[in-house]
Amino acid sequence: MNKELASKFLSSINHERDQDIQTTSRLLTTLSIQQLVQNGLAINNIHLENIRSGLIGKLYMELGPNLAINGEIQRGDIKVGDIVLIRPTKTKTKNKSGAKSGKASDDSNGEQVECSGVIYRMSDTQITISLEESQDAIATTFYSYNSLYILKTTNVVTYKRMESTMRKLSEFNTPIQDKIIQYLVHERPFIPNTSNLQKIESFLNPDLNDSQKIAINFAINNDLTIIHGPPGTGKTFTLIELIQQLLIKHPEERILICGPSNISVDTILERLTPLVSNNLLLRIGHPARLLDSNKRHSLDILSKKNTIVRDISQEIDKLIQENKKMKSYKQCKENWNEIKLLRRDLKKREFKTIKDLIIQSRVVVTTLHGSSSRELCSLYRDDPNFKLFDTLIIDEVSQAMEPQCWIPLISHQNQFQKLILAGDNKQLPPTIKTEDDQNVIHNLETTLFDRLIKIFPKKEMVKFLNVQYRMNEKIMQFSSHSMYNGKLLADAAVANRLLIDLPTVDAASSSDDADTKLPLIWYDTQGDEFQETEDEATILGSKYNEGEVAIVKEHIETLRSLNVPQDSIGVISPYNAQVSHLKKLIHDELKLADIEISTVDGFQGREKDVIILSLVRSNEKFEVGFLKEERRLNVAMTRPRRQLVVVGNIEVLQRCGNKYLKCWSEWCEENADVRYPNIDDYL
Ligand SMILES: Nc1ncnc2c1ncn2[C@@H]1O[C@H](COP(=O)(O)OP(=O)(O)OP(=O)(O)O)[C@@H](O)[C@H]1O
Repeated sequence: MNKELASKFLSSINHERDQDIQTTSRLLTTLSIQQLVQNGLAINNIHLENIRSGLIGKLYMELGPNLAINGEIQRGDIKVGDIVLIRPTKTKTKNKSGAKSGKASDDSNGEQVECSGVIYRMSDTQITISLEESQDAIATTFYSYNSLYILKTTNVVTYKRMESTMRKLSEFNTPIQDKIIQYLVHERPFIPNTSNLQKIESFLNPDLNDSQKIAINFAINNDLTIIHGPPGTGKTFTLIELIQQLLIKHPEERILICGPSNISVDTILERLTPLVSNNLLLRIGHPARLLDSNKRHSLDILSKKNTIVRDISQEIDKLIQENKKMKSYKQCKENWNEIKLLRRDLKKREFKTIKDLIIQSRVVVTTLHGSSSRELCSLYRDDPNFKLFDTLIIDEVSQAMEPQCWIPLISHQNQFQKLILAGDNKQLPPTIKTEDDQNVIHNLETTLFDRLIKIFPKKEMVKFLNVQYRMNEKIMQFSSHSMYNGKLLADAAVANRLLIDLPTVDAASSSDDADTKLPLIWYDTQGDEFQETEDEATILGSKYNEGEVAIVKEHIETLRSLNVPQDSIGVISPYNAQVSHLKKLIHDELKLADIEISTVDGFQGREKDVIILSLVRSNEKFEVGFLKEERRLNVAMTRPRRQLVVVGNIEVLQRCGNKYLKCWSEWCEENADVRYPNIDDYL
């Protein structure tokens, strides 16, 4: 089974990687720098301010805006953690033939001059990029260019890591030794443990509900657990208690916590920090990608506490600064040789420091990709049987492609006695770039959670959290009924909460406060006045709906007149173009900058008192595009605590042929306050 599984994923990953590279290179070759900037894929008009040394042979390149052109850096969609190319913008250089090269700056034999690195830190005035030290020679030449630009590119490293993991999986010979892997390749039946159970008598958190306690007790007593946490049911809340109980039960216990994204694991680490002795916590991963509050747990910061390591780093920085001023090639060469010797010494000392920090820790937190990092796996190089971990916890498992989940299992094979998965397979699936091969899409969208409940249909390892602490009951009902077999309950503290209960919403002050007493409102835009529009400006042909933008604006103004705070309001649309139009009106024109506006993905795991959901699709063909993705809509409609406002064409949803959308719109006609806006009142 392992061989079939591995080959299925290898072919799918290769296809996905090729799609990703093709899409990115098509954009980078067909669009001008200005168009790439417009679409958030590039940052232009910047220059090199400084280069300094970082952790384990990293260099940090600091870039600032060309003040002659603009005072601030236009960040676009580029964010911390992205892989980018740094290139000089157009400059008149002489190539070999002596002709002026009109292209972006080339080196003497016409090659594009560029470096690649990871965005380490970003602000409106400075970008710090982490480079491999091998790029220092090229990086220092950028001082001589007065303008640079950066391009967002594909992160091929993640594909390589999944591929090598799948290759190792295919090389396993049966019978497989690792009992957790035996479950995953269906070579071991799952039998819940019923003998000499360790029942937890006293929970540390007095607020845990029965379903959370059952999940924790089961995970303590079994080697495979899936904690199924629908929106707001306390998945993270439950994991925090479980981790503490594991550390109490077995003082020598060592836990590896992984997730598909840095934010998924940083959330857990943040909530663990006040509860677990901090010298037991270690965050592995690119310092660039960590929440500031977690940087103190990171190797980068902890290893710098070693004074010798810090002194050597400072010596290297001083030599790099001196190198900039040197004129003679001989001096430069001697200077770089001294830097190389110091770096070799630095690396040796850093690895020793890092090894000590890893061995001292009890809870190591990293992304799924980060779990195969050089720092962690170097401990097996000296001793293949080194006992590093006992338990693996994978959070947000339904947002990860299954090959990603295999990375810690293969990198640390024969280590884990226990595997705990936490997630919700009814929320957003992993993002797949492939569009032309349904088999590949199916293989990569089927998560480890989905596959395990298929190979173990009794689902005895699945523990369902059934009480949610976020939504007014009315808001929760359709999601519970359509996605969770009606099993969700609203905790008494939230079941009836409304906007009018917010301290700032002073009911007395407004004559018509109906809008703050309603949990569910639908503006039905049926008829042909509120038509959608194709957006040519964005490359991937997104869509927007100006009539809906106007309705969103008017509802926001009503809420604001009733003293609903800006930061209590969130606006979601599945379409990027609609998000851009909404931001332009609400942020730029109305100056309501504290109202969060984003796509569904941007709100994953988040919540607001009121969410306004703009569906956009309104056309004669009743086409709904990717609104059909019910897990995406399930996330969108379960973000609000007190009020859900939907702006959309009910007729399109009822006639598009999609059962879920038809059910939802019919249910809302029965249960929501439905309004029929007149276009003349808005445009
Ligand atoms: N047993 C409980 N008693 C009181 N509040 C709880 C309980 N469990 C969870 N909560 C609260 O519910 C909210 C959601 O909890 P948490 O963030 O752990 O859920 P989640 O499943 O990770 O959320 P999502 O899946 O929507 O991202 C938090 O404010 C948390 O404090």
